[in-house]
Amino acid sequence: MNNLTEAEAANELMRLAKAIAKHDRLYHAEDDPEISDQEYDALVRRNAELEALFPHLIREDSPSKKVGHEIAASPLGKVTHEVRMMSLDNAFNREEVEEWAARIRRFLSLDECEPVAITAEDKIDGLSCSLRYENGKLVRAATRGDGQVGEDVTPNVAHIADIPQELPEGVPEVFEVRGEVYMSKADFTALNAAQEEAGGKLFANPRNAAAGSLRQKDASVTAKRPLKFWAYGWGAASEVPCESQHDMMRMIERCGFPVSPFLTVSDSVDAMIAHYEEIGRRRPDLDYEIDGVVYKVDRLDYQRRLGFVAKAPRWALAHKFPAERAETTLEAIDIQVGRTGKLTPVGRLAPVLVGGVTVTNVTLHNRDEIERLGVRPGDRVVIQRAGDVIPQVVDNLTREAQRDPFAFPDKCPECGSEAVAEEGEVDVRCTGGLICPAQRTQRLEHFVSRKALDIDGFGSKTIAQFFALGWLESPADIYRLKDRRDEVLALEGWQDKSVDNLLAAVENKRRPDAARLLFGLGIRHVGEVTARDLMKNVHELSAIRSIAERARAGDEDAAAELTSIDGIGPSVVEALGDFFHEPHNVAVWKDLLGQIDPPRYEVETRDSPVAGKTVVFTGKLETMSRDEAKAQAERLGAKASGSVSAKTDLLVAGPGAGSKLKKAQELGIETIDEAGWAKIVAEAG
Ligand SMILES: NC(=O)c1ccc[n+]([C@@H]2O[C@H](COP(=O)([O-])OP(=O)(O)OC[C@H]3O[C@@H](n4cnc5c(N)ncnc54)[C@H](O)[C@@H]3O)[C@@H](O)[C@H]2O)c1
Ligand SMILES: [Zn+2]
Repeated sequence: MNNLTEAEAANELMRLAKAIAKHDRLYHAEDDPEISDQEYDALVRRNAELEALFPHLIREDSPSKKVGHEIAASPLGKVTHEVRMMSLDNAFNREEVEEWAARIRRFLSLDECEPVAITAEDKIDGLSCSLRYENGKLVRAATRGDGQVGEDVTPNVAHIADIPQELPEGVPEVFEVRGEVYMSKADFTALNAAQEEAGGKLFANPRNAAAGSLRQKDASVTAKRPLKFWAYGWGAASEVPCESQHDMMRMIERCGFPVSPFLTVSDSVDAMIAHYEEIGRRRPDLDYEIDGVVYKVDRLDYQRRLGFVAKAPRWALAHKFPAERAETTLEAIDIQVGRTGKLTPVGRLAPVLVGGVTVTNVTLHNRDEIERLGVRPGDRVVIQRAGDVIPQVVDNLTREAQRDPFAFPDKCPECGSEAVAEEGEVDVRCTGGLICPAQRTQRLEHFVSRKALDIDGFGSKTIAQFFALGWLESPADIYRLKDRRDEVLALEGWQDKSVDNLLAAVENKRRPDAARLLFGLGIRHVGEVTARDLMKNVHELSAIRSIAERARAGDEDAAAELTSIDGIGPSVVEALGDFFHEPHNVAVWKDLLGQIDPPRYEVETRDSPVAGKTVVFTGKLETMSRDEAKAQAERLGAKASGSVSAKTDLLVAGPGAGSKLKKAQELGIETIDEAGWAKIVAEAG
């Protein structure tokens, strides 16, 4: 997003303003939304992000300045609010709540230790309504409208039992009580059932049902709808007789208004979050819908000082429950080709806020999954994202019996080779092997990756660029890059130092670890562990090919030599055989072996001084990566562990070692530095 040009940003802001205004109208004025709240929230977040990056592009008609929707077209009478009705800023996680609390302290210049009391109550999902009492009598009820001008619903609220027509003695002469008109879940279900029976309009949710029921021209329709009300604040008041939000709410409660049963005051973010979580746990059992918790600064003098931003008070925050499921549109299905040639379908979504983050892509896994869900571009789908789990499509809402299913490609979209699923396999793979550019660049990326050869300085961009220039056809070409030093240097973004670093990193791997190299070739079924198991037993990298070829040709001894290795099964033998059967691969292999000279792979279990011991690495290692150090330990027959305990035999501590070093010292565990470790490795051969 940061590399968006100004023109692109302005354009997108324009489109967002249009789209958001349209959905505001559908939702607020027509009670008939077209997209889910989570899709709407994703649009609003995107707008806010862009406005933060390009403050000078904020539009006159920016959605961030507007509350609700203007009611020009409403058949109801208009009421100008004496005190504006606002929206609320929202947060979706603890960090955002902490940020808000910190902002308040900064704004009020309070020091760290001074507590700020904050009220918390559940955020009920209905529509706001302002009730104006003069001399204790209800004179006007109004919806929020656009915040300045709302709709007159005075006759409509006459039938809502929670709204008193008269207040007790002693209330301010002019007093506007504000709160939410809502419908319980049970009443909503019953209403929709009755509507269905009568062939009437169905409501999307209790919130829309409450709004649609209240905003009726004919108040006798409202009278038949089971509406409820509870108060959360006030508007114009000829006098504010208390000094805190909480005391005011208790006074409003004494006037006969229901208020949130969860209303509390706390003075730390921890206590607020605990309360939020408690409300979240009770949420499924409540008979009304809530979508979060509202925090408000309790002291009214602080509220007055804090005031308002564009459309919401600075002193209040809605901490929403991030929806773990949300509805959105599947706009397209793209096919990606992976390193092993696997074709993975990726769903492109209309952005949607799920689990507090905006989701735009979702994996559809494979051809079978698409078939199971019956999805096609254009369908409405339900996305789930719980915790850190990657987002999933869990349901398709557009299932029509009569239509052709999505046609999964039978050609690789990258190279046009045939794409097939092996017998009994769900994955469809490109058969283009080493001619498929997608597979080739990703194989190269894998080859240099941390767990394989671990060559620093090769990002995917560099690989793609060198590949496009024809410099990196296969892994062996990496070792020939030294002949292109001047050409690399001539590319934009490269300096003497960066080129030399890259070339040095390559040279450093002329005698690579054979198991890592084998893993780096990306042969099917040959993962990290399998590669090591193979090399531990075969020892010489070059011998792998001849054994695999003999096994494939039917030599049972050769096959047995491999399958007798613990952890190696027939599928590995078959995959190795297939790999070396492909002339392309053999050429790549020979070429590569011509460039490198991996030492014989030995696991010294007897002679190594650390065999059978548990080693922990901590602090910064300067000549090797943590992964490499662990691999060395394993080769020497030691176990590398991540934490220090009484079972630890040896601690290797680099600069910056902290708690692990301290603990090892307390436990009297032998501790050496990186040089000491390098000596052990060198002596063990
Ligand atoms: N699906 C759509 O097309 C669509 C379109 C527009 C809006 N929306 C939904 O409406 C939301 C925006 O509406 P909004 O601007 O009214 O914001 P909001 O509903 O997130 O928050 C403000 C409102 O919360 C209510 N509220 C409930 N409990 C409260 C309490 N304790 N204290 C204060 N206020 C309390 C009030 O009515 C107040 O006006 C969006 O986040 C989205 O979920 C959806
Ligand atoms: Zn291909």
